Amino acid sequence: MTTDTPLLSIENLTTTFDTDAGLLTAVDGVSFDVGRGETVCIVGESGSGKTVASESITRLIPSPPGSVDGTIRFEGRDIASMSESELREIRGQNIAHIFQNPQDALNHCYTVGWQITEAVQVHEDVAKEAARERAVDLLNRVGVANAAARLDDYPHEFSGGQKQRVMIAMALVTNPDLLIADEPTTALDVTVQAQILRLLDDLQDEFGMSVLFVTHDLGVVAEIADRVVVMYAGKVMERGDVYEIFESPSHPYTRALMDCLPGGDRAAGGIEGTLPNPTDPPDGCRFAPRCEYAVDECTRGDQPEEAELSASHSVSCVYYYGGRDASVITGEDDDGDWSSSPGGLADD
Ligand SMILES: Nc1ncnc2c1ncn2[C@@H]1O[C@H](COP(=O)(O)OP(=O)(O)OP(=O)(O)O)[C@@H](O)[C@H]1O
Ligand code: NI
Repeated sequence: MTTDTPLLSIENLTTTFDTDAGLLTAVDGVSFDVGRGETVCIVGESGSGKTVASESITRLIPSPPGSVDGTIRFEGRDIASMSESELREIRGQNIAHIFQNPQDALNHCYTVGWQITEAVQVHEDVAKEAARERAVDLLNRVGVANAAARLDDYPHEFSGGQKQRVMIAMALVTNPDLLIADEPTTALDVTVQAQILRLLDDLQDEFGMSVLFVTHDLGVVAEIADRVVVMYAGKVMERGDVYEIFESPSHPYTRALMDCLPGGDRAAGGIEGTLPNPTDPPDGCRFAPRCEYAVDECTRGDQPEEAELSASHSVSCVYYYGGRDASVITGEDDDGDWSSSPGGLADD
């Protein structure tokens, strides 16, 4: 970590929705930074609040029913105090989003070339011909073959992977500082997924972008992350440098997610149990009701303060306080090899 201002700094982000069932807290006091040129992954099961957290940054959350609280600084400027037009500028130029389903973001009535050209012309004061040339360049850059010829094709004429490449090209139009990618490869088959991840990695080097990547898949995290934020039921369970997270996963939830990777103890079944009701979360650690190591203390008070395991690794778990023996969680041998530790509930 440097002392420079991070590109994006999020403190105590809390996003709620007014629902028929009561106030739903989707993201509850989450803090993290994204440095320049860095890839930060938010990982957690479905419903953890990953999408809501990432969409709260540029206020894509519909309000009402949504309400975003906390401090979000982009290049040191507080987004909450920005006017709608300043925010539009940030969204239009500095921060780009790509999503899981590119077909939702592409207009099926217009050719891909028209859509990219339009985006270029919104951003830059250039003539149609120059905008089309730039569209061809961008499509080439993201690996769409025969880019010039494909400009006149409609979205349905592209495969899923190609559509995601087109979306990435559109995101690159403004040369953004930060790309927020929400499960952009989840709908794709594994081979295409790997190609898209590699493409993002190359583009990041080339354009010097930061990436905030949302995924439920720790396998993807291992591929691309510099740093990891593990979320569960709106809270951060653990965060750290990617090597520390994989070498010494310290929260039982992180370890359970790792057991879900191919070859892990939970590879077939996933984690036992379900997320708590977000309108009525349990006291104590949100994961306690599903945690095989939970003790009484885990079910009282608030989510534990994050304990610092190193300057770049922290965990929200009572086992790291008050002289408790965390090796119960991390394995007696303490060799940092999660796969050899006592993993699943093992009673089945
Ligand atoms: N517009 C909304 N109104 C009410 N509740 C919402 C809204 N959007 C999200 N939520 C709730 O917020 C919680 C977090 O949802 P979110 O989509 O962020 O999860 P996620 O971690 O991205 O999951 P997934 O992996 O399935 O995409 C969920 O309980 C969800 O039902
Ligand atoms: Ni999501």
